[in-house]
Amino acid sequence: MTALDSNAAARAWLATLPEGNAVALERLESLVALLREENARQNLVSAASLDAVWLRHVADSAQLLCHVPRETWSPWLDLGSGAGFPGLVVAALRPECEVVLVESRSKRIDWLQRAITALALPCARVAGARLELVESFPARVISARAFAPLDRLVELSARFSTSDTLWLLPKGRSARDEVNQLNGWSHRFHVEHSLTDTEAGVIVGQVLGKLSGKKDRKR
Ligand SMILES: C[S@@+](CC[C@H](N)C(=O)[O-])C[C@H]1O[C@@H](n2cnc3c(N)ncnc32)[C@H](O)[C@@H]1O
Repeated sequence: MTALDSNAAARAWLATLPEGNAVALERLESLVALLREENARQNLVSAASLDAVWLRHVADSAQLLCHVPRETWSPWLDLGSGAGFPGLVVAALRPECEVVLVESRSKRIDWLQRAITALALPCARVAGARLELVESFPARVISARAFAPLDRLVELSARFSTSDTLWLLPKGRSARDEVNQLNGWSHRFHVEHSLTDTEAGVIVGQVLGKLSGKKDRKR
């Protein structure tokens, strides 16, 4: 599929998703309205990206669902959720999915909690702490957008991952380089094209374990 290029195209595409029923789309409308209000109080997303919110944030988040088999998405761990991308969009489209949003800044924790309540997302929760302090659990999916470089991300989050955990990492233009430069880990990462930016990639795959010894590190 070619990249989406406008809010209108993004909205039309969202309605084609298996999850894109009227109720879910209504939840996304509410999320966008709440975000616009909250962005006047705190700088959650840039003003320019808010103009293209359906493309740059909602569809950019929702595209991750295309890589996840339906039966294997819960619990979903979203790292550095910030404004709620992609975690709140996943929870809005799949409200039965247990989504854990990790965020350390208090105003953002407060925003995420209020959004979960307002959207009535029964299975979403905020882990309001630095990721380093969040208790480990085996996640089925780990997502992170604009959180950390891949090597740091894997180092910080591997304790939540099993060989079945699917990592979904929207990474912009650096996706391929970040995968090629990831040393010290056995992994099955590959890069998918982003639906919202022809130049961007989404890193998809599994972390199989940490390699030990210098020899193993030269992959
Ligand atoms: C650049 S923002 C990205 C937010 C969101 N994922 C997005 O794409 O719009 C990164 C977020 O990660 C949070 N963060 C940074 N380091 C963290 C840590 N160690 N633990 C939890 N959250 C962290 C920041 O407070 C910030 O909200």
